[in-house]
Amino acid sequence: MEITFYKYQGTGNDFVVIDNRDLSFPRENTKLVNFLCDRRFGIGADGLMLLNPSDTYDFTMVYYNSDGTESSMCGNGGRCLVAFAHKLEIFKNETTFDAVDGLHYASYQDGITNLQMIDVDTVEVYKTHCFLNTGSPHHVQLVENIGNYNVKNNGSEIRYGAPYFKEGTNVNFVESIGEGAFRVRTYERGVEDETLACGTGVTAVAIAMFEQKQTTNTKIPLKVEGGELEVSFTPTKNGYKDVFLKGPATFVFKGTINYNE
Ligand SMILES: N[C@H](CCC[C@H](N)C(=O)O)C(=O)O
Repeated sequence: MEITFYKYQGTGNDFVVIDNRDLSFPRENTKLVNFLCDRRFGIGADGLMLLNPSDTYDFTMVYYNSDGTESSMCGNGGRCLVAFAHKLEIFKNETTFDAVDGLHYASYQDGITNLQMIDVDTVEVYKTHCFLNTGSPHHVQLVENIGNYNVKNNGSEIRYGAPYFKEGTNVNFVESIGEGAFRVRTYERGVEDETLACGTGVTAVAIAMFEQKQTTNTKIPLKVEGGELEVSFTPTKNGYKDVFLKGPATFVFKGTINYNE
């Protein structure tokens, strides 16, 4: 089977993207997705997105982690898929698409996608960390000297440990870098490693920092290993709405790859 794909990256979180408006991609084929994401035997990526058709909206987003399993919402993936839909001329400036966690509005201009995320109505605050869902589950923990922090070992321990166990969570380590800005490093579930950025992760960090009064800003710059992202939101009496994740989404290359089962 020959597959045509597009490679995208959003602040270093990278994806294989497939135009699947003809629904020809074998959606249940975990082995195929894992092969396509393999950095040695395949194309290499943190995840894979299908751009599927929609009867009502501009398109439907299907997201897989690099382990081949379909997963919850991917913020950087969503930003890249919007850039891809723009490249396919599916929309001009603004779009609305359907994803696993519901509808998303987004705007795209000059390589920057501004993606609306789901509202957040619950932030669990503990002594050591926060837990919240921004379309994917996120554990958020303040650390010191984040540049030397062992994200993979500590992240994996939390991801597989109590109370998350097999279903797991994504794990975000964060340090304040002054004036309401934060540096974030993330261990991603389903990649089972640190990624250079995590969109739903920085969204969770921004809201958790506001919730824990680490900042009073509602538009927060976040430094990630792969660049800079911005999260904005409106606090309400029962959570957070108008949540947006903004940053670069870049087309890297187009290609074809052969796959023999
Ligand atoms: N690994 C996440 C999904 C992708 C999240 C991340 N790539 C993002 O940009 O939000 C999970 O299984 O919950």
